[in-house]
Amino acid sequence: MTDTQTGRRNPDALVRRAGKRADTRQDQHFLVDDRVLDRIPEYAVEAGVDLSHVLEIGGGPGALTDRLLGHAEGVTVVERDPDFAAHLREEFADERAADRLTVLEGDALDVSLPEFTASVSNLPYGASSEIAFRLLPRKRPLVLMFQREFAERMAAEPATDDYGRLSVTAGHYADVDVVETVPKEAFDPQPRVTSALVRTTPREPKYSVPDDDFFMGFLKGVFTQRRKTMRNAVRNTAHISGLGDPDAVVEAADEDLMSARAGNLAPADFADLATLAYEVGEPEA
Ligand SMILES: C[S@@+](CC[C@H](N)C(=O)[O-])C[C@H]1O[C@@H](n2cnc3c(N)ncnc32)[C@H](O)[C@@H]1O
Repeated sequence: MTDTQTGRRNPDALVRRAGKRADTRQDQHFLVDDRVLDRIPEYAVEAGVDLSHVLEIGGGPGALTDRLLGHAEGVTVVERDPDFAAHLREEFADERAADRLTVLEGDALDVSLPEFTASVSNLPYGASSEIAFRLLPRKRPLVLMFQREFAERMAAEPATDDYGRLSVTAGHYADVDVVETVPKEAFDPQPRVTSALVRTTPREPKYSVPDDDFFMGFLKGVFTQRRKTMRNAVRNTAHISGLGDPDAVVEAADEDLMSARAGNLAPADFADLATLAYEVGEPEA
């Protein structure tokens, strides 16, 4: 049932029709502010993003899904809660019949994600990292709602407290903009934290890496021991980065890079080191 003036479904009415209390342990904080809901897809439109097939992770009662259907030819929504998945199927039965909406019931970390031209989502914050690391290597534009501190880490520069694996990965695949801070009042139930919307614009990585999966594993390893020198971090975390011969990497690498800590190296340094590690460190096949 749409509001006759705006042609959009009312977010509070969607929550009522879903007929279910939000479970905050499942990150169920629903957007109920119409102005914020309208702006989210606009951030993609103003950047010229191809919205022909949008992936939404965490559909909930469907207020953002409804806005996305106003812009996209097709939307695939992934929702883990079976009650909300059933509600989305029923609420958007017309769009489903017209093949414009697909509802995938399941965990966004496990389901096989379809091809998409962009992802626009108000994410479950408990799974932000895993979802970001899953989406960034797909090299598609993203407009995603995160906890504000997470968004700041994503956009952080080297040698700052916020800089880490997330910043290097995001900066490697995309330009990252924090486009809006969103107050708690925009949600029901309200989260304890302030939120922020991030838009990423993919580009060809500035620095080539031999293999995306290896690169991600290498970053995960060295940032697990971010307070140690790279020399020790490379040696101690070989089981995470998948290196059969970490000593060969330490010996072949530049002395200064090995004496530095991960938080002080630039994204280009990680790309160089990962390339070297891939060549001489006997990575697992
Ligand atoms: C913050 S709410 C957003 C709901 C809706 N898009 C909105 O903006 O109001 C997050 C949604 O993600 C769902 N969810 C939580 N963890 C999930 C996961 N691992 N995979 C898929 N959906 C998940 C929750 O059930 C909830 O509906």
